[in-house]
Formats: sequence, C-alpha cells, structure tokens
Amino acid sequence: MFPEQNSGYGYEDCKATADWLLTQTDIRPVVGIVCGSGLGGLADMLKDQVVFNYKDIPNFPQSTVRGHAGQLVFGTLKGRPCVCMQGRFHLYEGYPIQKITLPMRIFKLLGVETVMLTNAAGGLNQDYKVGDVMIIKDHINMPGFAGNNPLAGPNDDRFGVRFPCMSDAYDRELQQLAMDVGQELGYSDFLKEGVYCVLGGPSFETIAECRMLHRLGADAVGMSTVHEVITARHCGMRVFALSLITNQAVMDYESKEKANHEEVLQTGRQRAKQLEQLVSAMVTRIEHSQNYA
Ligand SMILES: O=P(O)(O)O[C@H]1O[C@H](CO)[C@@H](O)[C@H]1O
Ligand code: HPA
Repeated sequence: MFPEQNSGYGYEDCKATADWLLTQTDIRPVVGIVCGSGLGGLADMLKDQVVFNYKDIPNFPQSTVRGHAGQLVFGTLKGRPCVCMQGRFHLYEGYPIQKITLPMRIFKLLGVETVMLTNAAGGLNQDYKVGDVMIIKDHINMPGFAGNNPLAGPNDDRFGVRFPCMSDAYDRELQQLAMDVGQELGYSDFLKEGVYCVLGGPSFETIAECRMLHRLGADAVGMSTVHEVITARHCGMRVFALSLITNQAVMDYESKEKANHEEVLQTGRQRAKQLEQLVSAMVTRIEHSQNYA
C-alpha cells in the first residue's frame, strides 16, 4: 500500500522531474494553479506560454477524465511567473494517492510558494445556487478517515513533518483577498465561503449520502482537491482553493434532478470568464518572496 523507495513518487523522482522542467523553460513559477473539471480555460490567461503534454514529462501521470486536457502550462500572469495544471488526477482514475498529489511536490521543487486550486462540486448547502463560487475555508477528508491519506507511508523530512497541522490548511489572508477582489469585481452575489467534502467517486452520491454530508457540516461535495491541499501544506506552500457549484446535490426523493458530468462541464464554461478574472486579480495581489510589481 505504501510507496517503496523506488516507487516513482519519492523525493529524488520529484526532483528529477522538476529539474527536467527547469531545463526546458526559463520561467520560474511562484504561483501554481490547478484547473478543475471544465475550468481548463484558466490556463489560457497565461502569457508567453511554454506548454508540456503530461505524456512528455518524466514521472507524470496522464489525465483520463473529459474536461481535463492533460497539459502543464508555464507562463506569466500580469508579470507573475505561474505554472498551471490543465487537468488533475483523481483517486477514481485508479492512481495511487501519492501519484495524484505528485504534482504538488513538483510545484514545490519548481519554487512555487502559493497554490490555487479550483474544482467543480455539488452544492449541499441549501442556500447555494448553480454557478455560485465557494471559497473553501475547510475540508472533510472522507477517504482519509479510512486511512487513504497522501502522506501515509514513510515520511520524507525534506518535504515536511510527519504530523502536519491542517487547522490552518486554507490561508485566511487569501480567503479575505478573494472576498475583497470578488467584491471589487461585482461578484458578491455568487461568492460564498464553505466546507468542501471529498469522496472517492466516481459514482455520484446517493440522496442519503448527500443528506448525511450536509448534516456533518459539508457545504459542497466533490472528488478532488483535498489530497492536493494536504500535500501542498505538508511541504509548506500557501493554499487557496475554490469550488464552482456546478450542480445541486440531490437531497430529496421527489427531485427529478440527476447529477451528471455534462452539467458539470457546462456550468464550468458559463462561469469561466468570471473565475479567470477572480484568479488573475488575486495573483497580482499575492505577495511573494520576490517582488514582481
Ligand atoms: O474536482 P474536479 O477535478 O473539478 O472534478 C469534479 O468533477 C467530476 C465529476 O463531474 C469529478 O472528478 C469531480 O471531482
Ligand atoms: N458530487 C461529487 N463530485 C462532483 C459533483 C457532485 O455533485 N459535482 C461536481 N463534482
């Protein structure tokens, strides 16, 4: 179950991949962006792009899900050097959890200081509407309850400590920045803050499961992000994450609604421009160790 030393996920493997990427481009990213289902257009914001197909990057997994293009895009956003994953990996694709999160460690070794993760999620909170954007303030890691945590197995201290704290996983300043920027852009009507719950997928939730998750304190449900957040925090990167509410989770036996990936992708396309504006305005205002003003 746990990665062996030569598993392809260890420090040396991540370092080899990061070093290889650094020989292919002069861009030294300080921000790493992960595009959720149907949100790959975020990568199109980057200028002076250098694009790698995942299949050409040593050690990198391949995207298998529609709406996840499978490209790593380097570029600049209003002068800030960034790297963007146009396509992420999910547990249900069959990858070991350490492989899903490998890009976070590669981000770290590329010099990334802040990770911005996006996802598509089902709304459990009855006040949420399709198209709302939920700034994630906390998470519930359901697979983690069963021992499925990306940090399980031998700890490599070069990345981080054995028992990382998660009560501060989502950077509060960045949450406030998102709220401020959202307000300035006129997005307050559809900006929310809430708790994201990850499940293994790929089947969508039953009605009883949605009701249970809501009672447990989750505002939105999805199949990603949390593993990346844990790995990113373990190695000391700041984390901001948001969910686009692409569908209402079905909570009622009378409902005719059925969760489906088409609706997820469609909502992503409809909110794409506003999400790009929000993320790019935030990127210009995040402080980093180097000054790019
Ligand atoms: O979390 P992202 O990658 O946005 O994708 C979400 O959309 C897919 C379901 O439509 C699932 O993979 C779910 O996790
Ligand atoms: N459930 C789980 N994952 C999702 C959903 C959902 O309703 N919508 C988008 N990703």
